[in-house]
Amino acid sequence: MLIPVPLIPLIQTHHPSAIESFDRFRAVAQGKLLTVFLDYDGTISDIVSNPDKAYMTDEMRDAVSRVASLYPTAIISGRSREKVYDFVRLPQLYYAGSHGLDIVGPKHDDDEDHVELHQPAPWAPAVMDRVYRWCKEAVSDIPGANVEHNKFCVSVHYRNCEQKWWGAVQDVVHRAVAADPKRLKKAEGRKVFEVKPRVAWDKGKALSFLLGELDLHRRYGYAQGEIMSLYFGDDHTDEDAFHELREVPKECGAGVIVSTVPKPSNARFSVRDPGEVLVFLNKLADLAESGVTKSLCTSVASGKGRLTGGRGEGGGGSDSSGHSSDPVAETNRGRRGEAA
Ligand SMILES: O=P(O)(O)OC[C@H]1O[C@H](O[C@H]2O[C@H](CO)[C@@H](O)[C@H](O)[C@H]2O)[C@H](O)[C@@H](O)[C@@H]1O
Repeated sequence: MLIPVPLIPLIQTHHPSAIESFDRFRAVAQGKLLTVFLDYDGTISDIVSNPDKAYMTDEMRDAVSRVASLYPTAIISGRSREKVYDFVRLPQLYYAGSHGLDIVGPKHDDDEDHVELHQPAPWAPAVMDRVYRWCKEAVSDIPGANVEHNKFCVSVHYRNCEQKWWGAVQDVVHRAVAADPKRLKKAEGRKVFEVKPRVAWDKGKALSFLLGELDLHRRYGYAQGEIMSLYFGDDHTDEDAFHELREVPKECGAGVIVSTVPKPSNARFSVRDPGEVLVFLNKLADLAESGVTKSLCTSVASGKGRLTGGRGEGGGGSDSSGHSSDPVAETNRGRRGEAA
């Protein structure tokens, strides 16, 4: 009997729980430096009906802060990065707002400005101003619809609409894109349609850009196999980042999907909700603190790479070529055009 060969690649639907398979995860992560990428809505904050009130808990902020003190950490969100920063308020992180279209580096204190690292569609904010105004007017007679300006893209929400209006909301977004199809495209999220610039850029590309920016090879001497990147996300747009991590050997990268139900995804692990993200983040921090994984401090203190001195030894050391051992300081200095 012939066994039919599937014509389309099979996409995984069931993902082992990151928490239940933690022993397996620990074995793979042992001796590596982790890099941690986090989506915001639905991942480190609960989904709520009013997007302006999607606050993260203090407990979650503490966990993210703890992780960021040990591993390079970034937030990659569909929101404008100013808005997501207002929610997260942790200056030591990298932020990629508007689905990765606006990437900034960490800052040493809250008074400093973020250092811009990459904006692949610099023309988009002016176009989105127009799109925002047009969409706002166009949904004004759709009960419950709400338009959000995310600087490099615009979100049109229908979470608070009765189902009979969902098609009308989608139609507004179709018309907005149809008015400028060479420059605009439509995307979808959780009860939201989005207008985005038509550029070949997404959260996966933002993740790769940030890994390049971190340059852990030059800063600490890590080879590719000594780094493991993790991306946590709950939505369609996070699939681009999960897919990016499928391109690296599985012991070097994994997506973690946040979902209460099994669904097709390029992630390798799952957690059920932001509550489980919190538990997992704290477990990641425990791994570094107990010496199972490398951390930003131990990377320097162990003499890994060419660097000496650093945060673990009072901070701010530099190697013989003048490279700082502090990625935050060095990124900021580099972007300001200052000598290292
Ligand atoms: O990439 P993310 O950080 O997940 O951002 C994606 C969108 O998230 C927000 O909308 C979602 O969360 C809202 C608050 O919980 C919820 O009301 C909405 O239905 C969800 O789609 C945000 O408001 C959007 O701008 C982001 O694009």
